[in-house]
Amino acid sequence: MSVQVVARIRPLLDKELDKDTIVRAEPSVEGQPANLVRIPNPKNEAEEFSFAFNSVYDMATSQEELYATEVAPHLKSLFKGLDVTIFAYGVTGTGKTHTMRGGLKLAERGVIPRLLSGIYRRGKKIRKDTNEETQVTVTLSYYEIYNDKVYDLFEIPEKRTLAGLRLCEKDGKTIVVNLSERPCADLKDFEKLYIEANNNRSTAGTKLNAESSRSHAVLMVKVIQTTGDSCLTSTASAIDLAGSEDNRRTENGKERMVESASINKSLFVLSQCIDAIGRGDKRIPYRESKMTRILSLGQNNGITIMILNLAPLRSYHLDTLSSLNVSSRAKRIEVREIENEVVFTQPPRKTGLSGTSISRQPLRPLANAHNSHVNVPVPKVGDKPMKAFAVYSDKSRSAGPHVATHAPREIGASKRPSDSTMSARPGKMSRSNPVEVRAALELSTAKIEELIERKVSEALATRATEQPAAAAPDSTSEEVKRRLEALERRITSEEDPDRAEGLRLLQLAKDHKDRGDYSRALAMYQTAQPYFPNEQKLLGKIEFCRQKIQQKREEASKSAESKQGSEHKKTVATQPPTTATSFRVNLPKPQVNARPQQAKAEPDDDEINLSFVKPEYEEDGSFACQSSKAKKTNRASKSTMNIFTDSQENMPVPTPRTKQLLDIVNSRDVNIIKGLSGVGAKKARDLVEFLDLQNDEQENRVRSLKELERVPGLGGKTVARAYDGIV
Ligand SMILES: Nc1ncnc2c1ncn2[C@@H]1O[C@H](COP(=O)(O)OP(=O)(O)OP(=O)(O)O)[C@@H](O)[C@H]1O
Repeated sequence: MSVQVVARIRPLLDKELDKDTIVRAEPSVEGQPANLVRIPNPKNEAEEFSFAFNSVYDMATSQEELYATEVAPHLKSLFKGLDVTIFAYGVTGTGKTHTMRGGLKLAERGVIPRLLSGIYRRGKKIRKDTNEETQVTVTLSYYEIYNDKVYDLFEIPEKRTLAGLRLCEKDGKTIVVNLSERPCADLKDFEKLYIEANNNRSTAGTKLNAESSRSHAVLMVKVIQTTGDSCLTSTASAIDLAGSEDNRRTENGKERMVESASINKSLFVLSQCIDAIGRGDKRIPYRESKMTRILSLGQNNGITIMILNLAPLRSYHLDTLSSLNVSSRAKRIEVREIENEVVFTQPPRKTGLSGTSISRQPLRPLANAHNSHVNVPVPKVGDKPMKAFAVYSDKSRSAGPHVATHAPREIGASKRPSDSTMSARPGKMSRSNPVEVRAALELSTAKIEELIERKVSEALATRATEQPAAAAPDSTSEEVKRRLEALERRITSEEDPDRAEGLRLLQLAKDHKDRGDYSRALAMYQTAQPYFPNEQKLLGKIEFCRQKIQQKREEASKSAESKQGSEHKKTVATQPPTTATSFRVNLPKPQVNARPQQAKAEPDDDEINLSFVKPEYEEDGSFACQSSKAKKTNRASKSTMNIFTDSQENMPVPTPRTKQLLDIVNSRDVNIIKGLSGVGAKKARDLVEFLDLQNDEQENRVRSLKELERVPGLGGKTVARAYDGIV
């Protein structure tokens, strides 16, 4: 099956009502649903281009209609074990985020919330139909690719490292290493997680879109169906790509330009991948950007739906043509509908390593083989190369619309069929056939690099999860087996995700510390502390960071003072002393001999980590990681969500300023709330959305600043700013 490409033309915004529109949706056969986009030739307005898609939605299309026709029908396949990928593509400001995420009101909800709603509904039905024999669990991962770096959106931005998260290939899929996965029991859980995570996404105002996404956002919804000891896992990925930008129109400043360059580059690579697949090239440049590597268009099995978002305006003319060209080629990419296989959770293996709970899908070859044009006829000499996209210009006088129906593009006879990907082939250098050895030697440098990189990351990924299994021979002694089990538990972290989280925080702290960012390092070490209570070396680290920060402060104030001192000297030399200057002169001088406080010797990071894991090798269970239960109490008190349950009597009488702030919040009017200092449109919308969610079960007013602070996405600082801003 090929990639499903649907186009959606957004309506005019209020400020555009007087503008000229040039994009139309039309059916190729009268009476049928629209499947053509018509747009004038910019060089000759009397001509029109037509682009054919699987369907085309005009300006009046509702969110429900788009979801019900294009996405909902694939839920069944998702539950059958097929992966589903939906991504929105288009120029900035054409409605990608609106389509994927949508607005606040129920009717405006986009594909993502509707998809989740559909998943829960179907999950419930399956549970009921099977008399609870089949259990359906849903987990979420959400990340963004910002400036070609991958960041977990479920983590606060302070936890980000410069390099972002690593990618690697495993079982033919690109995976993000160390990405967090959150269980998500119902739609309410989802709303909370999603709203909070979206606050971490990089957005900014540009001239073309007041709330432009500066990153590609990827939401992965994993659906796990467990019946007895069998388990079927499939994933729905919803991707809101950042929009391409013509910087002659955006008038972007420096920071936006850097983002824009990265966005445009990754989208350019995507179009190159689409072209290369269309041409039947051997090498598809997936690896030239993280977004294309993750999207792996044409390599990913399952169902892929591309939603092309278009603005109807003349001012977008060239941009619209360009994205029409790219996406009309994308619809010819074939994707194999291969279902994920049921995995049996087997009883622990006797040969050791019974601790592993990783359920592996069977290995499959990388899948872009199906895009090869193996059976395509060889072109005759002198044949003109076919256009790779379904666009044609039809004169305005021509009768009726045409739909371009090109034969698949033909490839040269000399090209090798691409039905075996590099990684699916046995290593060429190991073959003895001299012709093939020569062929291997003729691989381009780029190919060799790609091959090496892929092999290395595959090997690393495999080692991370499989090596202990492979390393456990039948004859392993009991002691070795026990140690291997402990090691594997540590690596897979499935038994105690809390410990993994703790170790991850330590790693982040170390990264910050290595860069000399002691404040962030301190915050991370402190966040990690509940996972390793009473761990002396960690306490030493915390103390070390504190001292470093203190030392820096002292140095900074010392240099500021000496600067002031020298400035003052100049001032004193030229002006009569004033009260202020004499006051400054009388300031206690920094002691010349007093050295800034030296930070105590810092415990070594590796030492800490080793000391954390060492007990696992020696005495099972002696490791000082706090149990999940104990920690949960701690966490719960921090992030309590039932913000409206305190009894009214306990509420302090609000001051007039507090009351005014709360009245504004409780008005639930986004326009008023966004006027609060430090809040802005996005936070205001999220707040109102959150309050609306509380409606059905709890009293729905925010009654104190403390309650307000607990609303996801706000926090103490924002509330303090809003409060300060009230006159
Ligand atoms: N179908 C629609 N109905 C109503 N309003 C829409 C629709 N599509 C887009 N809009 C509005 O158009 C504006 C731009 O949309 P949006 O932010 O979704 O664009 P985008 O393609 O995601 O832009 P960027 O790539 O810069 O993030 C928003 O104000 C949005 O509400």
